[in-house]
Amino acid sequence: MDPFHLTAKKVLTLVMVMDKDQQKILLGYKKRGFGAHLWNGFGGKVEPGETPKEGALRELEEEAGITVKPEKLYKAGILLFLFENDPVGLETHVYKAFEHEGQIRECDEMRPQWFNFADIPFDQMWEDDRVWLPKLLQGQDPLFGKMYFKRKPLDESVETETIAVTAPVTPVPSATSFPVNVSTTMTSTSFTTTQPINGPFAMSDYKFEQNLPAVPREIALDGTIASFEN
Ligand SMILES: Nc1nc2c([nH]c(=O)n2[C@H]2C[C@H](O)[C@@H](COP(=O)(O)OP(=O)(O)OP(=O)(O)O)O2)c(=O)[nH]1
Repeated sequence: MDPFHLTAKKVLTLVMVMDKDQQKILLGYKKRGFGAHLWNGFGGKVEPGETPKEGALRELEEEAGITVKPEKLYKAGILLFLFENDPVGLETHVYKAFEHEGQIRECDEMRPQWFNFADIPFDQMWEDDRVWLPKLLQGQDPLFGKMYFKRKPLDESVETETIAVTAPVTPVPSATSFPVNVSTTMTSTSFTTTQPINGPFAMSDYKFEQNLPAVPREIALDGTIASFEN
């Protein structure tokens, strides 16, 4: 069985706001949820009844506090993220904008910050970004790509940030069947645990559609390309 066989897709959005004159890009530090502790553009799930573009504009406002006129939000491509042994792919509609309205503000999910094109923190971003974001910055879009992520071996996925969990923990009676190291940890009033920064996956491959279609297209479940609205 193909470990990257998909039976369903989630439709997501991702908005990259740029300042061409200053050669800067607005990224947000994701404080929680999927992709936590990584810098990224703004976006999320498209809600029922929304077009991807509407979803992109909504998420941009929710996460960065700014709006973009719909006609000034340009489709920059579609990236399909596939995870080993996960039958649900993430079809991410990528947009770009060069002007915005409103005041950029932090929310409980994202901390926005401008970065020079030359100082993009790729080592604190999704691994695939270093492949496609430079293309976007150089105007080589629209981009239609598939990014394949394999599960990391366990020992690698633990090289991470340490998060202190300060809540008191109820001591475990010594007569339980817990392994010794676990019961030892749990008798203290606090303990530390580790959480992967890049998650348990590592990018293993990527493919771009070479012959770019004249109009934006959608990547179907079987990998074929079909047309879609913007
Ligand atoms: N740059 C980049 N972005 C990615 C990758 N994979 C991936 O899902 N994203 C983006 C697409 C979305 O903007 C976001 C994930 O969407 P999400 O639905 O989990 O976001 P969220 O936590 O904000 O949830 P919500 O607001 O929709 O409830 O991360 C990737 O490999 N690179």
